[in-house]
Amino acid sequence: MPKTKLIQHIKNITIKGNRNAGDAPRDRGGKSAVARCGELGSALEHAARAEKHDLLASLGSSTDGITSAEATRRLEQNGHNSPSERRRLPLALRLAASFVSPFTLILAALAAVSLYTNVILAAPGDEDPSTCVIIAVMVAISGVLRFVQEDRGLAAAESLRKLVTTTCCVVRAGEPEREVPFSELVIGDVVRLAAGDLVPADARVIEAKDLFLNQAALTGESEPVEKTADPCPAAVPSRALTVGDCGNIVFTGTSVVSGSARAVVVATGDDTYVGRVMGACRERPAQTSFDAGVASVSRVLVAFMLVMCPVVFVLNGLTKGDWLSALLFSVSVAVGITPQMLPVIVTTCLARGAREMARHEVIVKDLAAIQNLGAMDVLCCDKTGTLTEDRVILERHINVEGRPDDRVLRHAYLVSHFQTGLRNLIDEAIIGRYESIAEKDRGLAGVASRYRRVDEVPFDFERRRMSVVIEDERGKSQMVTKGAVREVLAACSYVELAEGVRPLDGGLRTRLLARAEDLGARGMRTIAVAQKTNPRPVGAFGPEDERDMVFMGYLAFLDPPKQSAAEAIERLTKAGVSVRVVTGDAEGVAACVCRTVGIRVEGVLLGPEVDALDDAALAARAEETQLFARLSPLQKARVVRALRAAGHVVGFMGDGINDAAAMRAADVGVSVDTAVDVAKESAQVILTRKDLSVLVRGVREGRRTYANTIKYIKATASSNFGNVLSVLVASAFLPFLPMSALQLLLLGLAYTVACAALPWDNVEEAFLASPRTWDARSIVRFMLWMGPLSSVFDIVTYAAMFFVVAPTAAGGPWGALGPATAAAFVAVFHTGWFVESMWTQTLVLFALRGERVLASEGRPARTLAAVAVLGVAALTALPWTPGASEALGLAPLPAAFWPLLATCAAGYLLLVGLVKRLYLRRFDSLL
Ligand SMILES: Nc1ncnc2c1ncn2[C@@H]1O[C@H](COP(=O)(O)OP(=O)(O)OP(=O)(O)O)[C@@H](O)[C@H]1O
Ligand SMILES: [Mg+2]
Repeated sequence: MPKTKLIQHIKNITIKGNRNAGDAPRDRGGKSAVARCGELGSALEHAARAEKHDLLASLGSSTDGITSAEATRRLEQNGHNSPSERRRLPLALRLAASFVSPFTLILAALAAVSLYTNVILAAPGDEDPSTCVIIAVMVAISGVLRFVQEDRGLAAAESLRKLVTTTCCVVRAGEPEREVPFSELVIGDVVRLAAGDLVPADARVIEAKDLFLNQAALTGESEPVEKTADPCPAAVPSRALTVGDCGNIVFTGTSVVSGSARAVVVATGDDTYVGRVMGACRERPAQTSFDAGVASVSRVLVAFMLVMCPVVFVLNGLTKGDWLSALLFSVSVAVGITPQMLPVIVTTCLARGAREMARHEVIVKDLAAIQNLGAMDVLCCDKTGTLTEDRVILERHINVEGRPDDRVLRHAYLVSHFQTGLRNLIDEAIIGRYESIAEKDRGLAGVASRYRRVDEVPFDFERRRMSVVIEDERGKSQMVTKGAVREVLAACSYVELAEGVRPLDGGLRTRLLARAEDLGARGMRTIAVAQKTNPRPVGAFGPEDERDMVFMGYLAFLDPPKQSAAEAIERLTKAGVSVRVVTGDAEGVAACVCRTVGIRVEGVLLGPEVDALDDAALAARAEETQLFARLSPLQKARVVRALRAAGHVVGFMGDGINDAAAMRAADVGVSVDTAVDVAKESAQVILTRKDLSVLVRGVREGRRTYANTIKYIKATASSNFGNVLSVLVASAFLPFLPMSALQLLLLGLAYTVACAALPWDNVEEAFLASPRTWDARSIVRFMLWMGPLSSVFDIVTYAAMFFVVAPTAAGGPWGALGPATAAAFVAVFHTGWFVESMWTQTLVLFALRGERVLASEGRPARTLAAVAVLGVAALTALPWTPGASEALGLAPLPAAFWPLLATCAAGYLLLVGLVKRLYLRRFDSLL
C-alpha cells in the first residue's frame, strides 16, 4: 500500500519542520512534560475502543451530530469547553496579599516601636499616636497602589486573551455546517477538521481522509501521526491505553498537518487529556529574555542591598551607639533600594501598552512580545493579503497554446470542488468563476454531479500541488492535479497540444515554463492543471501517483497590490525596519508585487538555492536578499533563523499553515484574526486587520511602551544606587543618623507614587525612530553613571546643613549644643535632607526620562508632571504642617535653606545635562 510512502513523505516534511520550532515544553529527557503524567481515563478509553456507531449512540449523537437545542442544553449542564481559569483568589485575599510586602512590614515594625515609645511608655495625657496614624496612611497608600496596579495588569491580560477566539467547524443535525467558538463545543458534537486546524476538544475520529496530526505538544514526538476511524485494536486489552495507542482519538491542543476528518467530541474543558494533565502539573510559562532581564536588574539591586545594609547597620551602630535605630534605619534602606514595585510597574507599563495597542487593532497575546515588536529590525512577510488585496480573481484560464479553454477551468473546478483538505482563496476563485460561467452555459452546468470522488491526495506546501481521483457515470476514472507550475510540470510526461497529446521534451518544458513566467511578470499568480486517466485500484492513491500526467494549461489570478502597502513599507523603512518578502509563490509574480509596493529587490533567493547553502552562507546571503520565493514552510523557518543568526531581531507576519514554523522561529510572530488556527496559535501578536499599516502603529506603540518601561527601570536603579551611596557616606561621617527610618520610607513611597504615572508618559520621537533592543547590561552601566550624580548634591547638602543651616536654626554648632538643642539640630538636618532628597529624586525621574527632556516632544505627560509637582509640593510643605511635622520628626526650615535647595537643584540639572552628553557620546542611546 503506497500509504507507507505517504507517511514517510509527510514525516520528512514535519520532522525537519518541527525540530527547531519549539513546539512543546521539553524537559531534559526530551519528552514533553505532559507525557510524564497520566493515563487516558475511562471516557477516552471507551471512546477509543468502541465501535463508532456504539460510541455515537452512547453519546446520544449521530454522524450528523446533535441538534442545536441539545447542544445548548449540554452547554448549560456541563459548562464551557475551556480550561478553568487559574482559580483567582477571592478579592479579600488578593487585597490582603497586596498589603504584605517588605515595605509594609518594616512600616509595621516602625509603628510597633512608635506605639511602644510614644503611646505605651508615654505619661498619661502625653500619648502621641500621630506617628502610627501616618504609618497607617502610608501602608494604605502602598497597599492600594499595589493592588490596583496588579489587578489591572491581570485584568488586561485576561481581556486581551478573550479577544482572540478560535473557532471550529461543527456539524449540527439538520443545519448547515457552521463555525463556533471552541468554548461552545459539547460532548457529542461532530466537528470537521482540515489541515491547519487546532483540535478543539478530545474527539473520536469517525471519518478520516489521510489525516495526519502533529502531537508534539503532547508527546514531544515531532513526527506527524496518522489517525483513522478504526476502533483501537484489541491487542492491548489488559492494560490501560496510552496516547500512543490511540490511532483514532484526536487530542485537544494538537493540530492537523494534512488531510481531513469528522470526529465526535468525547471530552471537553478540564476533562480532556491535556486539561487533566495540566491540572495535575501546571507549568509556568517559559521566561522571556525581557522577564529575565528585569529579574537580573532586581537581582543586582538585591545583591547590592545585601552588601550595603549590613555595612550601614554596623557603621551607624558603632558611630552612634543606638543599635535599635541603626537596625531600623538599615532595614529601611534595604527596603528602599530593593525594587519591590519594579515587576508591578513593569507589568502596568506593558499592560497599558497592550491596551493601547488593542485600540489600534493590534492584540498582544504575550506582554513580553511588545518589547520584541519594538526591537524588530527585519520584518519578513508573506505576500497574499499583506502586500496584496487578498481578493484573488481568476483572470485567465488558458491552454498550452495560450487560448482561453473551458476544459482547463472545468478540471481545476473538479479538483477544488472534490478536495476536502485545505481550501484557500485560489479554490474559492476557481469555484466562483466556474459557477458564474456555468449559469450562462448549460453545457458546463451540473458537472460536479456527473462525477464521484474516488480518492484524493491532499495539498501540502512541500509538493505545492493537490490531486483528486474522480469517476464519471460510465465508470471511467481520472486523476486531476493542480498546483504550482513547476511542481505540476514535474509530475507530467505529456502535454496536450492542438494536434493532440505529445510526450514532453526539454524544449517543450522550457516553453511551458516561459509562458508561466510571462504571466507572473505581469503580476499574475499562475497555477497549472494536469490530468490522466487512471487505472489504479481505489483507495490506494498517494503522491507517487502524481506522475506521467498530461499537462493541460494554466489558470492566472490577479491579486492586486494594496494601496496602503507602499506607504506602510516606506514608514517601516524609515523606522529602521527592513521589509523582506518570504513566499511560497513563484519569483516572477512576487517580484512584480514588490516593485509595485516599493520594495527594492536587489537579491532574490529561491527555495532550492536555500537548501544548497549551509547555515553560515545562508545568513550571509539572506542579509542582502529582499525576496525569498518558492520556499517551503521549513525553508521559510530556516530563512528566519538565518536572519536571526546574522544578528537581526526578526518579525514574521503570515497567516497560513505554511507560516507557522517560521513564526515560531522568529523573535515575534505576527498573524491576523482570520488566519488558520495554527498560525494564530504560533503568533504572539494578532492584528484584527491584515494590513501593514496596522503593524506600523503596533511597532511604534511597542517602542513607546518599551521606552516607558526602561525609563522607569533605569531611573529607579540610578536613584536607588545614588541613595545608598549617600547613606553610606552619611553613616560614616555624621554623628547621628542622616534621616529617620520613617522619613526614608516616606520618600520611597512618594517616588513609587510618581512612577505609577510613568506608563502614560510621552516618549521622544528620536526613540521611536529606530528599533530598540533589550540590553540588561546597559542598565547597570546607566546606573553606575547616573546614580552618583545625585549623591554629589546629597553630600553638598549634608555639609551645608551640618555647618551652616542647622547651626543657624539650633543656635550653635553641633559640638556646643545641649541635649534639647541637639535634638532640634538633628530635626532640622533631617528635614533639610528629606526635602532636598524629594527634589532630587523627582528631578532624576524627569532629567533621565529622555535625551532632550526640554524639547517639546520630550515633555513629560501632564499626569506625570501633575503627580510629581503635587508630591514635591506636599512633601516640601510637611515640615510646616502641624501634626504631621512632629509625627515624622521634621522641623520648619530656616530661610538659609532655600538658596541651598536652589543651588542643589540647578547644579544637579547642569551636571546631569553634562554627563548625559558625555554618555551619549560614548554610547549611542540613553535609554
Ligand atoms: N489551492 C491551491 N491550488 C493549487 N495550487 C495552490 C493552491 N494554493 C497554493 N497553491 C500553490 O502553492 C504555491 C504556494 O502557495 P502560496 O502562494 O499560498 O504560498 P505562500 O507562501 O503562502 O504565499 P503568499 O506569500 O502569497 O502568502 C502557490 O504559488 C501555488 O502555486
Ligand atoms: Mg500565505
